[in-house]
Amino acid sequence: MQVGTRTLIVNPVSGTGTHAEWVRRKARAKGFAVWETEGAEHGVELAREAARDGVGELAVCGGDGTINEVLRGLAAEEHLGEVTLDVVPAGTANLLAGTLGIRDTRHGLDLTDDGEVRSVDVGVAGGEPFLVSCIAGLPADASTAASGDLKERLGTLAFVVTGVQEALEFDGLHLELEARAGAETEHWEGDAMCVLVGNARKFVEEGGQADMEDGLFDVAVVERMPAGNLAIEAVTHRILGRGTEGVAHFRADEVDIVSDGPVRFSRDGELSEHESLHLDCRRQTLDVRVGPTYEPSP
Ligand SMILES: Nc1ncnc2c1ncn2[C@@H]1O[C@H](COP(=O)(O)OP(=O)(O)OP(=O)(O)O)[C@@H](O)[C@H]1O
Repeated sequence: MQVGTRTLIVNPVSGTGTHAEWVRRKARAKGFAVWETEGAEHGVELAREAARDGVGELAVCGGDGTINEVLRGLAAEEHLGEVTLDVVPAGTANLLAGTLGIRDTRHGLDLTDDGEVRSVDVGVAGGEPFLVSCIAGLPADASTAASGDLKERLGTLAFVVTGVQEALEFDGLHLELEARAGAETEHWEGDAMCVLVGNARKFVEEGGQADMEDGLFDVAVVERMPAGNLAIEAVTHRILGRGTEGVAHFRADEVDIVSDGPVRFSRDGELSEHESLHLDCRRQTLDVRVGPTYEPSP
């Protein structure tokens, strides 16, 4: 590998913010050019620059937010299919790294030399890419409010904790949803407490890791329910069973969501508002290095 084609983008303040110096040193020793983010959205700019330079291997050291910035930068330069992405986790929750079987910062750096390369699906929502999930409703709002400590213990679904009380106060979203898988189309319309579109995560059955190579999203819509309904309890404890009343579940390669007012979505933690949103799952679009415990079909 030529020096110069390997670049590492490091967020020095993600997670506990104690990794930067060590990572810089180790990565340089492995032949990486090391670039540091200086603030919000800088990861997008750095990734665009790396793409314009024709980067072949791009490592990202930070949390899911930093990875999402880099993903957006690569997508903006149409470079997603031209690069191998190395995830070097140094965030709070590190959801993507968990799915890819990458344990920690050191493990991520070690894998840059010999980790298996897999092609994974990239979700696109309103033209912007995501790898983990795109969610709206109660969890999207609450997960941004959850403390770092909660995120660490519970992952994205930190909304879990803010839980029942917030669910009771939440007015719900009036939604029309269309989920397509090949020639099949399913419709859902009603008042939802939340809509969860997972690429690397699934929200029903046991929850947890989803198949990231099947070209399909795992979609769950939780109906707005009267106060005290047990299903609120269920969703707040992320134990959505397949048969849970009030939960619609789809697998889809395309999803359209229309609402009668602006709805706030969280794409891998990145917030944006839409009255209508088109999502599609681009099958096996991005090459990433994975750890030995990665399971393609969990
Ligand atoms: N030099 C910097 N100074 C301040 N903020 C920065 C700097 N570089 C990047 N950021 C911001 O740091 C924030 C946190 O990044 P990130 O999401 O990667 O980590 P995290 O929140 O600790 O982890 P996770 O998303 O896995 O829970 C991002 O919003 C990013 O824009």
